[in-house]
Amino acid sequence: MMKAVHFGAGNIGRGFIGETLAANGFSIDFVDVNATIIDALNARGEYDIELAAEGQEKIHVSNVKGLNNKDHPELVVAAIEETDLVTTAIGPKILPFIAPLIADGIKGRQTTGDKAKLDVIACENMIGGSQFLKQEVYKHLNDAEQAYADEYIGFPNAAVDRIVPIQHHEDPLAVSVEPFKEWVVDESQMERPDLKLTSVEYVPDLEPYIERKLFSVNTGHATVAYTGKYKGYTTIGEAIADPEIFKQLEGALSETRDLLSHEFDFTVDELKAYQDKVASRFQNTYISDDISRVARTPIRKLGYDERFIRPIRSLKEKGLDYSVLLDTVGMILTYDEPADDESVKLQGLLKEKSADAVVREVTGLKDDDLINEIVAKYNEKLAAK
Ligand SMILES: NC(=O)C1=CN([C@@H]2O[C@H](COP(=O)(O)OP(=O)(O)OC[C@H]3O[C@@H](n4cnc5c(N)ncnc54)[C@H](O)[C@@H]3O)[C@@H](O)[C@H]2O)C=CC1
Ligand SMILES: O=P(O)(O)OC[C@H]1O[C@](O)(CO)[C@@H](O)[C@@H]1O
Repeated sequence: MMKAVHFGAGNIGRGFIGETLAANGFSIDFVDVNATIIDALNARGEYDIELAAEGQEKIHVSNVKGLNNKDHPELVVAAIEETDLVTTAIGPKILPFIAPLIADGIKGRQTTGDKAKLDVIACENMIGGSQFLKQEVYKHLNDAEQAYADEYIGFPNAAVDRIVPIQHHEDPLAVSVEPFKEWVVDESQMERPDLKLTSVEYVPDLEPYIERKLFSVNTGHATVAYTGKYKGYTTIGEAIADPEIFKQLEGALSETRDLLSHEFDFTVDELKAYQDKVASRFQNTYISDDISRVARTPIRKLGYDERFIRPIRSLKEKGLDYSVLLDTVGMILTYDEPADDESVKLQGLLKEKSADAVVREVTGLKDDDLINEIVAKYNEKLAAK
């Protein structure tokens, strides 16, 4: 049986990556700091995924165990030494914290003279996630170890798409997911192109796929979430049923569609069909998704290469319309959610400093005109709230 080590036994880890690895005949060592989940994985060695659609079909995942990296990092390193594949779905900000474990696993493989190649795939909502993880791992390797990794360890970028909301079940392992799923991997960055998973798509260049996904699913979902919060809603379902918010979603997607059709080979019609499907996925009544999940970590989401600022920059450069995205950024800056540390930090910064200084800091923008536009939009939204 092939072996996989997967970091992050959370929603996407159990609800998507776990399903795919198990269906391809892998045993899975899930690595997490959540003792309840790890203990349950070890006690049972299996769990169920439920499809959030009529019939609520169940998918059974077996041959799994849990490794607690807080209590037993040495077991994680040992598992990496023996594994055929490493994947992560842990959140972009956590990648630097697991990098030392992956580095130690690579060192162990080198020490035993292991010539087996290995791919490490970060499945995060992030452009260049695996290559970012590679940089973090290489910080913990000396020159000889890096030379070994250059030859034997691949870090292919990937895009994963499946909506998995926060779970509310008695069973800590149960996970309800939308039926739609898409996992795309950059084949050109793989060290083991022979190890291909059924149902995963391998492409020579990931950029069009990750940008189409991030600037449709993630820009769109976040638009519904922040506009919804601004209008006082709590769930995505409530927000998207409001015609004004649906119009905001359509406006945002129309702008990113324009960008994607200029940047890549997709036709406008293809993109429209893709984005209509995305909008219908947000309307799935079998899923109950909180705005606070989709809007989580607003400082990250306002980042330079993230789902709003990146398309706005590119649209501006091309002289194309970005007014709806800008309007939404104005609302993101008003996002006030006491349970979200980044929201608390953002609102604190806006109290301490000028809006101009905060926008510069969180977006990384240097374009004075664009910064002024964002600040004006923020002031307008604040006044109208
Ligand atoms: N939920 C979704 O619909 C989708 C999520 N993603 C991406 O997948 C990643 C994970 O998201 P979710 O599964 O939703 O989050 P989640 O919060 O359900 O899962 C993350 C898991 O990582 C664990 N974790 C946190 N810090 C850790 C550490 N230092 N060491 C080991 N484990 C640690 C947590 O305990 C948790 O179980 C994110 O990058 C997200 O953007 C991508 C596509 C869809
Ligand atoms: O995980 P992030 O980057 O905070 O964003 C949440 C996003 O993840 C998804 O669940 C799947 O990509 C989207 O529905 C949502 O926009």
